[in-house]
Amino acid sequence: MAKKVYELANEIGVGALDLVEKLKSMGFNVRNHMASLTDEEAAKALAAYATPEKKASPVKKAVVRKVIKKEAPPVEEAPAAPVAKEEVTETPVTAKVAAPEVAAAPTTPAASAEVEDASKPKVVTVKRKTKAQKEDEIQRAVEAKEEAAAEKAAQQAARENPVEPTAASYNTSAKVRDPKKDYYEEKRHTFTPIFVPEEKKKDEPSQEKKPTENRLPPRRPMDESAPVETEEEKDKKRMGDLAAAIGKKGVGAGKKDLTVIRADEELKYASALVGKAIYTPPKKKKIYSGPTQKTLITEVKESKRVIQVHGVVTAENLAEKLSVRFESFANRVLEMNLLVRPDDYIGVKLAGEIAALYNYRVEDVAFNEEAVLNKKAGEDKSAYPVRNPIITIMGHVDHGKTSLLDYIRKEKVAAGEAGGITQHIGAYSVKVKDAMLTFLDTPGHAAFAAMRQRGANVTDIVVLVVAADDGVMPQTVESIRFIKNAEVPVIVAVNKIDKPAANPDKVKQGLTEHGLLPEEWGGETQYVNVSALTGQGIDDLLEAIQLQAEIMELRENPKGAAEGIVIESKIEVGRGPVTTILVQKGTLNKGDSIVVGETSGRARSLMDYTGKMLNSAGPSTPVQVLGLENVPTPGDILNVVKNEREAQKIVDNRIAERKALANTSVEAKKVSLEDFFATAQNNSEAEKKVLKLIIRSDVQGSYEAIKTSVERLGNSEVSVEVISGGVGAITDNDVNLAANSQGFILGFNMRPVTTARRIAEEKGVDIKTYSIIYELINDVTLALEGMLTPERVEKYIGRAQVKETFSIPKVGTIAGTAVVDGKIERGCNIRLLRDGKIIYDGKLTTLKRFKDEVKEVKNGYECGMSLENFNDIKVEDLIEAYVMEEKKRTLTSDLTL
Ligand SMILES: Nc1nc2c(ncn2[C@@H]2O[C@H](COP(=O)(O)OP(=O)(O)OP(=O)(O)O)[C@@H](O)[C@H]2O)c(=O)[nH]1
Repeated sequence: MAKKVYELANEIGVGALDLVEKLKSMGFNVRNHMASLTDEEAAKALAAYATPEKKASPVKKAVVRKVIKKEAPPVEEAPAAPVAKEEVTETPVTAKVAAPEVAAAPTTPAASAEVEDASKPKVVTVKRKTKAQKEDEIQRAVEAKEEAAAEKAAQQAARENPVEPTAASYNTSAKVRDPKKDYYEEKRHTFTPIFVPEEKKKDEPSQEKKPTENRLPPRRPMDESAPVETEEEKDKKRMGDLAAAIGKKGVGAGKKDLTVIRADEELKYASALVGKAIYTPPKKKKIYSGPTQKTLITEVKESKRVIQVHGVVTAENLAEKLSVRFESFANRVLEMNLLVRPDDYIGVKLAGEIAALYNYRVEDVAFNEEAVLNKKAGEDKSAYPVRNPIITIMGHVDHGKTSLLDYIRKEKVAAGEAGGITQHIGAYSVKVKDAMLTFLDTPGHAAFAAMRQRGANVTDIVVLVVAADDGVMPQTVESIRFIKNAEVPVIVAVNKIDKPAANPDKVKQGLTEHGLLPEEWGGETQYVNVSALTGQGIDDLLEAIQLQAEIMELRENPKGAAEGIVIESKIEVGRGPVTTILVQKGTLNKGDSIVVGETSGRARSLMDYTGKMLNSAGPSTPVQVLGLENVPTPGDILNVVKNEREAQKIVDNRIAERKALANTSVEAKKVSLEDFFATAQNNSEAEKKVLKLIIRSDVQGSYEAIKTSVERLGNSEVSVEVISGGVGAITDNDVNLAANSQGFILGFNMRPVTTARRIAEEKGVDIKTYSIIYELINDVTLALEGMLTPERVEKYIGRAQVKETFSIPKVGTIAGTAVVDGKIERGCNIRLLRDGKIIYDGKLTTLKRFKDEVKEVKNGYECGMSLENFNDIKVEDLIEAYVMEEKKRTLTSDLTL
């Protein structure tokens, strides 16, 4: 009966596909496992499978090998092992491959079935062993045992008399082994490519060394006490470790350690094989331990014993330049009676003296500003064209300066210029006949004295305004002082002539006392009666000014680099620092690099008093300039320089010079008794109460004026210190500073930014803003007065006469009195007088009318009194009652402005 291939495969117990292949190889025409086989074909196939296969199944061989390895030496105990081994040696390659499969034998049912099947032929094979075969196997096992013993002995000998084993020697020993055991050698190389030879003992003679190309790296030091392992055991261990690392524990688990160890070992091994170091051990640093050399002191050449000083130098820098430590430097200069701190500035002269102590010369390499700015002194100006006169108006407060300036500006400037005035820039020009007059719009308040001083110095002519109804006042006198100092001609404008109370002669008389004798009285001073309200006499005043200017013949060179003076400066949002400059000589061009005081920049835009943009501004032209980095101070000088870099150089130099000046000169720090007394005196001032202020203003001039004014307030007990401020809004920093220093913030025409206001509320900082300078100063005055310790004044309140005395036990003497003047109050102070002499001065303890304690007893009434700790009261004594009152003090400093 025909059979399908797979049925037959089932019968035989082989895989259907394997059977298909087998049948194909036998010449049967089978396409797949579903192909039919005739009975004859099936019988042939069965017969083919019935013949026992010589090839051992992988499983069987693996099992057998295991048995051999474990049981080979005791021959009697494992007689079957050599038999199996012979079978294995017939197919060594298959066995090698099969071994790992067994090691990782799957435990699935199918796989275990396969193992079971494979074990069947093993049993059959063992049964078929002949006696001769068995004897042969036993013989081999004995040989193996002897060989193992010999190897062990050799290893032991090697340990005792160590001869470094090499790969070559290892290989040689392998060669003499039974070729049948090469299996194990190969196997070791397959799984453990690492070979770590034993370390050579130190006392080993060098001639015993093997050729380097075959020398293996020394073994790591071994624990002598540890049990000695055979080579085979070690191999096994290595294999086991590797297998554990790769297989059982999972590759990931031991991967890192394995890689590191192996890389290290392999490197050593490989370097031994190639004969040169692949692995280079880190080099040890060489430390010099020989005799130390003496330090050589190099002498600086005479030509190089020069230090360069830029005008001034700090003590620390000077010490550095002299190559000495500051401590030793400070000690050395003490010889000159100088006490210096590291940041003290030292001038070139003194630096030279100090340097001489060290045999050095000092060379001043200070920046020569004059040379850079190409300043020429003593110019002959007669050849230059005439320029506009600069006029400043001065006078006492409320005498009409602003009104006069306003009148001239509105009536004269607006009329003369198309478009009128769009911008107030602190200065403007007026056309009178053929000439132009430039007015400086300086404020009149005394607080602006500093500005006025500057005004007087830049001005050509001063108009002194005196109100006809008021006469000469303190600031009129102060203005005359400025005028005299500046040596400028003055024209007196007797204002408010329209007023019924106007008395121009009184003004003339008053001013004569100050040296301003009118022309009509034989003097040189022009007097013009004007009214800023009605405009009366204004033209006459302008003509008088023009006449004066003509006499003065003011000429200036319009060519060349401009020079000017700052009239006003402020910061405008979106425009930055805005500065009004009065060009005094030369021509200022748009785009010029300028340096103004301690700031610099480029004249980005020029604008005149009418708001018209200019490309250039000649002498006596007031012009508003944009483009400076910071706000300069009124009175600062503007100079045009080559480029911005040069401008910056000048600024740096000026700042350095100012700092040097600000630092009290070193000479002043000479250790002397005078200094000591001075310090002691200053210490008493430390008890002063200080009102700390931060002032913010819209204009630099106002800031300075306010600062000067408030700092003048105070007396020996209290004072004002402006700790910060300037032009601009009140910022967060100002508030924080005020909070940290218990200060107050005052804004003049300036308000706090939103965040600053919020912080001020949070921190409880007081911010006050003003638009009238008087109010600001009054408030500061009041604040200072509040800080003064109040005066305690005695106030007499009444008097009583003792009519009777009562001595009460445990209470003391009670005086029965009649109030004869004023009143007696509970708790008041009492002075007891007897025959005009003060017997007692103390406190009233009880005040009673009849039996009741009362608040006060008025004149004409009787009352009972007892005095604190005093009982010696007698009839006819006079009791004077008084209270101590605190009286608020006022500042005694000169507040006249
Ligand atoms: N009747 C009359 N009043 C005048 C005249 N000039 C000024 N006034 C008034 O006097 C007061 C003070 O004038 P201001 O121009 O503010 O005086 P000032 O000197 O500029 O004052 P400060 O700027 O505060 O120093 C104002 O009320 C003016 O209206 C004048 O010619 N006649």
